Amino acid sequence: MTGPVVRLRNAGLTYGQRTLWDGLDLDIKPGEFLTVLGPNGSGKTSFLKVLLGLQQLSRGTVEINGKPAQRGSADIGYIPQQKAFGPGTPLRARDLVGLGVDGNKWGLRLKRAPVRRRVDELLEQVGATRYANEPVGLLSGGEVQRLRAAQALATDPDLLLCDEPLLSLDLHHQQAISSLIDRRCHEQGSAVVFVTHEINPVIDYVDRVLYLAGGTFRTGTPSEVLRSDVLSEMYGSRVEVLRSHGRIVVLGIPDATTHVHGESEDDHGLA
Ligand SMILES: Nc1ncnc2c1ncn2[C@@H]1O[C@H](COP(=O)(O)OP(=O)(O)OP(=O)(O)O)[C@@H](O)[C@H]1O
Repeated sequence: MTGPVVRLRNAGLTYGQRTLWDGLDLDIKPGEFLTVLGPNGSGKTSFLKVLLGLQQLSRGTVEINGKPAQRGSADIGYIPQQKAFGPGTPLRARDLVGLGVDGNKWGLRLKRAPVRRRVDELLEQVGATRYANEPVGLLSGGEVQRLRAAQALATDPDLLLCDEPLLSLDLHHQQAISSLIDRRCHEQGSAVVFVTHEINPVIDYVDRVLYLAGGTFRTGTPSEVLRSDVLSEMYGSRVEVLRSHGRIVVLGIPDATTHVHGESEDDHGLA
């Protein structure tokens, strides 16, 4: 039997006086899609940084494929939170994707033709063929975001980390990228950790939720976690999870963040 891709034991992260989360025990298996939800500043990006080996835990342990998390792991693909390139960046769209294909094969670069074919295939999958030869500094935010997704998928990673990967994508490309990530997860067996403020575009793909808020966390299926009683307890004030036209609307979150979730409690018999 294969072990978990990610294993956290009694994991905690504290910055100064502020504990973001603590006592987190979590296994993420191959082919599992975990969504990380929570308000601004709750520690979602920090959680990804821990998995990337860029942030030390304050307590506990984190393992990726049975080894302590470390920087530059070839097992991990990462779609970072959106970053723009300067207008003069001397890199074409296809070069950025190509870095994902052979950029970490120290001195052992793949032959040019196979790399080109793989890059073309990835560009097509994210709908970026049209601008393959454009300098990245001239592309829109959404166009760059699609290249970042292609680059992260290039290595067939065991673990795919996605930090708000659908930001600035139109609906069509949100669906294209999220279903690409879903196929990588559920057909090819990558574990996916997907940080988002809006679960709606991926609700059909999510196996489990990690909800961070108020220095604490909850894990479970969407129907176990996205409930009035659970969120009210986490936020320490009354939060309403309402059903409306088959969607869940979360109201009353203290920092005025309102999540719209695309799943009905009815669908899970929680009414
Ligand atoms: N290296 C650090 N040292 C001290 N504090 C930090 C550090 N990194 C992040 N923080 C703080 O920890 C909190 C969590 O940050 P993080 O970026 O993980 O939140 P987030 O949930 O991803 O937020 P958002 O939804 O706004 O992207 C923030 O208040 C941030 O300022």
